[in-house]
Amino acid sequence: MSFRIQPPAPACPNRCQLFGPGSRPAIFEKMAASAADVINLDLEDSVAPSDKDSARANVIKALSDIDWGKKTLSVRINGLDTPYWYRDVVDLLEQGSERLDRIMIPKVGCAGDLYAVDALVTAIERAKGREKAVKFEVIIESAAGIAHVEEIAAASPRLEAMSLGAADFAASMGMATTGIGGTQENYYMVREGAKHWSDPWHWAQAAIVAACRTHGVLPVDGPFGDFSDDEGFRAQALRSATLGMVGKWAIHPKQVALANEVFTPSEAAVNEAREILAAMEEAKAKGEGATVYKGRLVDIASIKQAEVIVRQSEMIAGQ
Ligand SMILES: CC(C)(COP(=O)(O)OP(=O)(O)OC[C@H]1O[C@@H](n2cnc3c(N)ncnc32)[C@H](O)[C@@H]1OP(=O)(O)O)[C@@H](O)C(=O)NCCC(=O)NCCSC(=O)C[C@H](O)C(=O)O
Ligand SMILES: [Mg+2]
Repeated sequence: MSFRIQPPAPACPNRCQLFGPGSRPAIFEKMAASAADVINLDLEDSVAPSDKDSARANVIKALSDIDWGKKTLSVRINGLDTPYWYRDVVDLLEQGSERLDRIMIPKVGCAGDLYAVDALVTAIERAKGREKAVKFEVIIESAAGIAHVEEIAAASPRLEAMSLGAADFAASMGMATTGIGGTQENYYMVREGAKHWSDPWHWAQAAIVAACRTHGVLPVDGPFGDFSDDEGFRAQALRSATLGMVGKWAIHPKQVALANEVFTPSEAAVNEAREILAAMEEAKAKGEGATVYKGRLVDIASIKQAEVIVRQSEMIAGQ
């Protein structure tokens, strides 16, 4: 047990992050009108190299031209292994409005990646007299990223959220799949002749959640590529929520409602959490640290578990 108190993650709703290519400005208004908590305008892998400059210009214009309401507005820059990323940062911060909330840094491999972007962002913010400090979010989507996940989570006070990027992660790890998230046909065990599928993303998600919770960062599940498979998306999202993740990406508008549904605590879950808190209040009044709720043990740790659900629900209701 450490004497250090686990820092809270930022108290902002992050149930769904809706992505759209910066090269497709026709969908920006639709993204703004969606029910996603976070909008990610992409300059990276959904934008062809020939469109990088025009996509950047579209995004800079959209920061001020479009009413994004209360959404968190994030722009995914290009990776640090490309010739584009510094221009993304310089132009966004020199020409873009202060409506920009976050920069998403893809393919981070070590803490130094955040240090480099932080140094550039800090210099431009000072030079331009920008009043609002831009926050960061990162994608863990490489072998190096997952190997250094804890130092990355601790790397910058600007860091708010960390996502698993299943597609690049699978490629970097040499995984034998072209699927983006979800059940993988060949990842099964056999018992008495029947196949039982396991979850190849589980260990990486758990490592991300642990690193994030240690350093007060929001852990987020990334894309689910097959947007015609609602049940597959829901199952993946439910597993992520059970592990402690707070939200999931949508790469198509139809995935927004699914993510919001899974990452909003249900009325039944909130009621049960409140009943557990009440049962523990009664127990404490009697000088007891544990009691029985619906035939099962609840104790002081149950208070913390119940508080997670109640806090999440209150934060979403208060947005
Ligand atoms: C996947 C898409 C290319 C599909 O686009 P489209 O063919 O237009 O879809 P539909 O015809 O079904 O669209 C229905 C209506 O919805 C609008 N639309 C489409 N996409 C979006 C969107 N992202 N946000 C808001 N609205 C959207 C259409 O205009 C239609 O509207 P209407 O005509 O009025 O009915 C497309 O959805 C898309 O580009 N998605 C995002 C792709 C993206 O950003 N990818 C990057 C993130 S994933 C990734 O990078 C992998 C990760 O890094 C990793 O390594 O794992
Ligand atoms: Mg990627």
